[in-house]
Amino acid sequence: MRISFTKMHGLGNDFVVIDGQAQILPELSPAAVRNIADRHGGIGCDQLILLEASDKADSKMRIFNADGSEVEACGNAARAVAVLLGEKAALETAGGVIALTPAEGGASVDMGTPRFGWEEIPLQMPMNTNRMPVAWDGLENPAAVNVGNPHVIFFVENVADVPLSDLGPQIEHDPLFPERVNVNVASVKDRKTIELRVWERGAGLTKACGTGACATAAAAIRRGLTEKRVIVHLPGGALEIEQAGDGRLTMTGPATESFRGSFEWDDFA
Ligand SMILES: N[C@H](CCC[C@H](N)C(=O)O)C(=O)O
Repeated sequence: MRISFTKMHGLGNDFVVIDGQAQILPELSPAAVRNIADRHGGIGCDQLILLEASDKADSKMRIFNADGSEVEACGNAARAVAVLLGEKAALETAGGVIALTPAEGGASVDMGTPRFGWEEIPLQMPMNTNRMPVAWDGLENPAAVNVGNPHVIFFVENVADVPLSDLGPQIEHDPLFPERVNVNVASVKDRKTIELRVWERGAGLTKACGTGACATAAAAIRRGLTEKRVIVHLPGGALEIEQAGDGRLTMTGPATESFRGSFEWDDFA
């Protein structure tokens, strides 16, 4: 069975997008996702995105990390789907319904309201999520935020000095995070500017992480480090995050279609 897909990216965080509304897709096993996402022999992507019908919104977006895990949110992919749909839309995700508004060369996404309760992250035990009393090899006192998916944010002087490929997996898999965690290291340059690098749960170092930018901005605003509208600079480019008076976060940035293709399902199943 041939499956059509669209290869897309948001600031270099790349996706294989499959429209399950336009074609019948067999159930996606974690192994099939890993094979498709594999950059050596597969199509290659950070996340596989499956669009399905929804009875709560215009469409449903299912998000699978390269390791095969299905997760709740993906900010960069939300912008990519907005470009693909080409019109305003509500998108059901496991992390809640988000609102897409296509813009020139990308999109704005209402990512909803960040959650800060220790059990909402979730953490394994009660803890102050604004400044957690924990440390890993010099990375200390992070914040934790859930923006549909779980994030831990370390504010540091210089993000380039952090050995994130070593510390990222250690922190991602620490038992303090029962559902694992996306690991963000951020440097606040001024009250409107953050530099960010992310070790993503289930995908590793990526060129950009939309939910990471949202979570980091929410944590910085909560600590009083920045204004409510910040530019977050990631290795792949910049995103604008704004928090409204009601607490909702809006993320604005580019998204690009790379190419369209198809593959034989049995080659990856
Ligand atoms: N790795 C994330 C999912 C993808 C998030 C990222 N690619 C984004 O743009 O938000 C997680 O396991 O929660």
